[in-house]
Amino acid sequence: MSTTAQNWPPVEVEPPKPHPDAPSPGTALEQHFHHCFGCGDEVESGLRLRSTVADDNVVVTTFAVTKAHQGSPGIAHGGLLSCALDEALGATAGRLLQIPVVTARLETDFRHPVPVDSTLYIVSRIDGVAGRKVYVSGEGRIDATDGQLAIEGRGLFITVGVEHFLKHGDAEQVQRLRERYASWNINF
Ligand SMILES: CCCCC/C=C\C/C=C\C/C=C\C/C=C/CCCC(=O)SCCNC(=O)CCNC(=O)[C@H](O)C(C)(C)COP(=O)(O)OP(=O)(O)OC[C@H]1O[C@@H](n2cnc3c(N)ncnc32)[C@H](O)[C@@H]1OP(=O)(O)O
Repeated sequence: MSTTAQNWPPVEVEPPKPHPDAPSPGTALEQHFHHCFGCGDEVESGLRLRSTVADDNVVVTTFAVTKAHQGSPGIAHGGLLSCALDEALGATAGRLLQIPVVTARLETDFRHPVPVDSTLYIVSRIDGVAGRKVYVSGEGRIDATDGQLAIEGRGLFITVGVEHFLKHGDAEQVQRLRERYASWNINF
């Protein structure tokens, strides 16, 4: 356990209340955006992460590490591991609470190298909620959820409205996402 984790969450929080319409355990989460570098299937060089809801309000995200993800010979790049963590924690907050969130802060501890041709299993959970602030943490293990610990991380996600994406992003794509999210019952 890292020293920073001892102060986590850093503020007083309420326990998370998963949304009644949140996907149930065993559900494989759909990509939240087909052009997302983390999970999208339309990004040739994306990480193609896959997330599944597990028991006890936990989400398991897998990252199949290939040569395309190397930072040094045969070892995954740390920035991409952080990216995978960002996606995993964001999906956990967004889908268990069924709210649009963005990452405000992300912290990763790298505990063990992740080799090419392994699969990283990131197990994530919501640690607490304080108003718009959602605190999420996760740990990534090699080749199984009980494998060698490789990364640990924590993120602060902030609930935003659709206007955040309309103001800063591409309105046309946002509109298409709104249509998808309506069927997921996310207020977006
Ligand atoms: C197309 C995506 C659609 C997303 C839909 C989401 C969910 C839908 C369902 C499923 C989703 C599935 C997966 C989602 C996965 C996503 C993974 C990727 C996520 C990302 O990769 S997303 C891109 C990177 N991300 C950004 O692009 C954010 C840039 N940023 C900003 O846009 C603003 O910065 C913002 C909005 C964060 C806050 O701005 P703001 O004006 O609304 O609010 P404000 O500043 O007042 O902060 C409110 C309270 O948070 C505290 N606070 C803020 N920042 C802090 C920090 N860094 N450290 C400590 N505390 C902090 C303040 O201190 C205050 O605290 P207090 O209330 O106590 O005063």
